[in-house]
Amino acid sequence: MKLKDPSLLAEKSYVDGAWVDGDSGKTFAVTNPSTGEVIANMADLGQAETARAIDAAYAAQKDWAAKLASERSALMMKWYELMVENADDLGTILCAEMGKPFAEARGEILYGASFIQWFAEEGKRVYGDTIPGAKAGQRIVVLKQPVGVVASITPWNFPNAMIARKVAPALAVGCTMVAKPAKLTPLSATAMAVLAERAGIPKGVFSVVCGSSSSAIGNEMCANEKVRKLTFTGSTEVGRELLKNCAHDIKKTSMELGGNAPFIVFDDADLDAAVVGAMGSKFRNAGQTCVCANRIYVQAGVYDAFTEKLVAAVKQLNIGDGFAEGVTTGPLIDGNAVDKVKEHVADALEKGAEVAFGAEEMGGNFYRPTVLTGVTKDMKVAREETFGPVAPLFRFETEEEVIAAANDTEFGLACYFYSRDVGRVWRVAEALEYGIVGVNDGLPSTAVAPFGGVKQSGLGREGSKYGLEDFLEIKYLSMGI
Ligand SMILES: NC(=O)c1ccc[n+]([C@@H]2O[C@H](COP(=O)([O-])OP(=O)(O)OC[C@H]3O[C@@H](n4cnc5c(N)ncnc54)[C@H](O)[C@@H]3O)[C@@H](O)[C@H]2O)c1
Ligand SMILES: O=C[C@H](O)CS(=O)(=O)O
Repeated sequence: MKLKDPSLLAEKSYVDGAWVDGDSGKTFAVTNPSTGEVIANMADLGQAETARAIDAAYAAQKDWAAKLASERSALMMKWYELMVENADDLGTILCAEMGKPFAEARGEILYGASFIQWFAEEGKRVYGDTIPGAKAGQRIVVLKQPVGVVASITPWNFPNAMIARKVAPALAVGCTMVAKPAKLTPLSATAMAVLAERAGIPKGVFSVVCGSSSSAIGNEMCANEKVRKLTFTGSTEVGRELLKNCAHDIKKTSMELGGNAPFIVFDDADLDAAVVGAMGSKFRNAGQTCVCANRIYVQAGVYDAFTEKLVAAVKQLNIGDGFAEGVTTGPLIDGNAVDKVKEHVADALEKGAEVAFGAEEMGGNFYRPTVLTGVTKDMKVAREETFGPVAPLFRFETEEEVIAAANDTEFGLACYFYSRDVGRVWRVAEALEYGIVGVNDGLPSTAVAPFGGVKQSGLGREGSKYGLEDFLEIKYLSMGI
């Protein structure tokens, strides 16, 4: 891995302003999913080290909250500027540990940095209220104050942006954070800490604890009563477990969980635009995003035409090592991910689906982007998050039928539909049970909007002014005069 600034590759964790090894002295390997090459040996931290990081966050929080919002903002803006200045190196590290093509990896760095930038500003707008008294002489004032110490647990598929989306609002309002990245992709997190330290963010305000045992670190985060909020991004299964583990002291939680996004193409859609949207939503990050189109519903009158156009576009994808020139689609994260994709494709074919393109392994963690036709609701691809480059096409006849099908899932994160009929746009957008609705737009994510889901896709929102609220407590003063 060639870096302009090799110091950004940190194989230790960052705790209370110091770069530390684990107490055991052990390390765990980080590998490049494209090549299988070991790119780093990370210090392996566990429960005791996590407890120390939480103690440091607790000790630092009051002084951090006592700073003016403008002082916190200035430090965050310095951090933002450093992330942008070092975007090439941060993108290289991300591409090497996660596999997404370099251009996409660098794009994630800028996406993550946009949260730091946006909340550096928004933190200065934590407004309260005054409320007319309910009795003579009563004056009511509503304050908003930082929750306190926040623990963060994040997944491998966006190893920079998922942390940035949490640490930015937390620090902006005066919280402190201990972050646990996925063991598969810790280097992007430690690189963020290198730049946070360089930006002058005080010790203890942002710590990064990396370890091979998710539960050892996570259990401490849930058990420790100094942690007043746990913010998690990952699978619904793990989220459910963490919610249980946070019940003992009624910790605030934010949950950004799994998805099963429907992508609907009506017969009045701009088909070329719908294909562009489907390609962006489905094949971004090799299909490994929580908001990827997981089910593609096409109205009968345009089914064949859309299928033909989509296959032609999929054939243009260039699959390979993310550092290779012109590669658009990298590997899946590991062998388990490839196995899940194979299982979903085999199940669909066994139950009557047909291959319009792809459906083949390409060696290692690579899988050819695939289009399946004749897909039905009793196939695994309809009910489970594939998390890979498979586009299953379902045929439908009526608006009512497809809304029912789209909502027939325990998930409710993102959904998409393409139509140019304004009445239909309002009817369908209001009827779909999701937190995010892409209307003629396959890539809705941005720091200025409230990202999050309903049902078993999560609790809370990240980004926008709503994302700030998740790190604040409301208090009111009733003043007798
Ligand atoms: N809603 C969103 O914003 C969003 C974003 C990205 C990914 N996701 C979801 O994440 C999943 C893919 O990511 P993943 O495979 O890393 O998910 P995962 O749930 O397996 O792991 C997520 C994180 O939780 C940690 N973890 C796992 N078990 C734990 C435990 N018992 N205690 C504490 N921590 C634990 C992991 O080490 C990792 O850091 C998909 O379901 C995807 O939809 C959701
Ligand atoms: O997969 C998780 C991310 O939240 C996807 S996005 O880049 O925020 O759309």
